[in-house]
Amino acid sequence: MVCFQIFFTHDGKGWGLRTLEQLPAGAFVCECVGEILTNMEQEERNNNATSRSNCQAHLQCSEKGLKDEEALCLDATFSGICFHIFFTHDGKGWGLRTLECCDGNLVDVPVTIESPDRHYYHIAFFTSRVVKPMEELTWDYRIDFDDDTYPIEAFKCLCGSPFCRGASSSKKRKKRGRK
Ligand SMILES: C[S@@+](CC[C@H](N)C(=O)[O-])C[C@H]1O[C@@H](n2cnc3c(N)ncnc32)[C@H](O)[C@@H]1O
Repeated sequence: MVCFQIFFTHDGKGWGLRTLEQLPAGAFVCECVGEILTNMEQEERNNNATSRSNCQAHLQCSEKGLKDEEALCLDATFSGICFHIFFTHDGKGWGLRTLECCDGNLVDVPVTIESPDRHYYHIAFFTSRVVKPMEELTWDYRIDFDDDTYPIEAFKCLCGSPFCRGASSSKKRKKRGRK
């Protein structure tokens, strides 16, 4: 079992999670567990200040044109195992299902359990490279920072990557009156 530590990041991203030991590339880190919501249910939850969530992950995000009942998301706000809620964001690319194009040191992998259908209800996190002891665990949230219609208001990304999508959209944020 991997030993983690929750710590307060030094660069303004709030709480983060780091590993106390070196992890090899491809190591299992944790599973993301929560309630399964449709996109509409997720949006309703996020429009409500008391249930607004930071601990959600999309399940079928790579498929286009899904019906609401097929476009599902895992939400660990009220129940679930939420180690992943401490993963901070670090990312430059899109469509991340490969290990090479991701800035973050974790990748999320949909896992089929019990049923061979195309709906994935389990997401597991694995390291995309060797992660050193005390290194922060980061994952590309795949937020479209330029999308005004995205149900969760995007934060100003402080990952510091020259390829960061969140930092480059700061002009648009100012236009919308966000800091
Ligand atoms: C899943 S939570 C991660 C835990 C969070 N840092 C905390 O203290 O609870 C996601 C939130 O962390 C912050 N965050 C994560 N990555 C960030 C980044 N690269 N730049 C700025 N804020 C970040 C944002 O406030 C974001 O909404």
